[in-house]
Amino acid sequence: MSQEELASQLENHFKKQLPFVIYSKPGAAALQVIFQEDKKLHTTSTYEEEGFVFAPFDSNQPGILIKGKPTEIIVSSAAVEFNSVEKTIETKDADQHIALVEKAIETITDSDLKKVVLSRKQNISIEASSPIPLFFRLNQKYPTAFTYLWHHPEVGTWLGATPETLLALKGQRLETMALAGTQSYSGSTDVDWGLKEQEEQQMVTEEITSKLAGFDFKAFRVHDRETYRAGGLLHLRTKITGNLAPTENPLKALLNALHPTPAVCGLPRDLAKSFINEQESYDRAFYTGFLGEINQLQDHSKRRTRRNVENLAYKTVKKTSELYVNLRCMQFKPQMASLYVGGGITAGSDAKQEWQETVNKAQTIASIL
Ligand SMILES: C=C(O[C@H]1C=CC=C(C(=O)O)[C@@H]1O)C(=O)O
Repeated sequence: MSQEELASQLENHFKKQLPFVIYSKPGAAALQVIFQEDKKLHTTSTYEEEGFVFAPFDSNQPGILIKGKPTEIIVSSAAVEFNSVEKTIETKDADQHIALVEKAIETITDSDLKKVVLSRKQNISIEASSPIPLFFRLNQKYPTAFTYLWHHPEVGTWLGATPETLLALKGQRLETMALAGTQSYSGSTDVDWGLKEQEEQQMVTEEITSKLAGFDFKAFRVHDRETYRAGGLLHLRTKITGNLAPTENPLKALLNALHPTPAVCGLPRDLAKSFINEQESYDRAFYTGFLGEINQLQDHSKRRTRRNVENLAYKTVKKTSELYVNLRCMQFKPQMASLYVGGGITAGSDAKQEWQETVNKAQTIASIL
C-alpha cells in the first residue's frame, strides 16, 4: 500500500470520528493499524483482553482499549522527505518550572522523598488541521522509537515517539528497562555521565529490580548499563530480563508492580505521587501513562530452513504484550498542540538545567510540527 492510500484511509476514519491507532515498533519496517468501526469507549482494568491499550498516568483509572489484532502494513512508496526545523519554543513557563524544581530539591533534602519526576504542558499554535501527516513525519524522523498516533472521539488525539519500554512479555519472557539520565546528543554515544545522572538512573534500576523481586523468575538478569540514543538526546539504560514462572494474569501483576516507574514518578512512589498531585499545576492525563499491544497471540516459531526442518514440530504461539511509556508525546487539537515534558529531580539537580532539559525534550516532538 502506498503512504497516500494509507493516509487517505486514516483521514476517512478520522473525519468520521471513529477510534483508531497506528504505530510502529522500534526499528520495524512495518506499520501496525487497528481501526474500530464504532464509537464505543472500551476500558480495561484487568488487562486480559486482546487489543491495544492506552492508559493514563493515574493507575487508579482504567486503560482505554481498542480491541482486536493489528493489521501489518508495509508502505510501498517512499515517504516524502520532511526537513525538520528547530522550533523556537517560548520560555514563559521557565520561572514557574524552576520554582517547582527548587521546591522539590528542598523537599528531597528535608524528607524521605529521594526523587520526583516533574513535568509541564506547553500549548503551541500549529497550522495542521489533521494529525495524520504529523504521524508520518514522526515515524520517518524517529525510526528507532515507538511512534504512534491514537484517536478516540471521547478521549482525544495523541501522538508520540517514545524511547522507553515499560515491559514486553512474550509468553513467560519478560523484558523491561530502567531509563533515566539525559544529555544532548552531539555526534557520539561515547560520552561521560555526571554523578547526578548516574545516581538517578541507578535508583531506577534498583527500584525496578526490587519491585520484581516478589515474582518467581528464572534466569533473572540486570544487564550492563549503556548509553542509549533517542533522537537528539542520550539516556542511560539498563535492560532487565527474566523468565517468569506461569501464573494467573501476570500482565496485571507486572503493571501493578512497575507502573508508574521511578523514571516517570519518583521514589518512594507514594511520596512522589503526592508531591506530583499537589505541586504540578496541571493534569498529566495520558503523558507518562503507557500504551501498546496486549495479549496478542503471536507466532514465535523459528523460520523453516533446510537445516532446521525439524523446528516445524515446535510451532509456538505465545501471548505477547508490548507496552511503552508515553513520553515525548503531544495531544493534538486542530491548530493547537499540547506538548508534555518532564525530568527526574534528585538532591543533585540544578533547577535551571532541569528547565533546559525539558526544553530539549520538547524539541523531539516540536520538530515535526
Ligand atoms: C519524564 C521524561 O523522561 C524520563 C525518561 C528518561 C529520562 C528522564 C530524565 O532524565 O529525567 C526521565 O526520567 C520525559 O521525557 O518527559
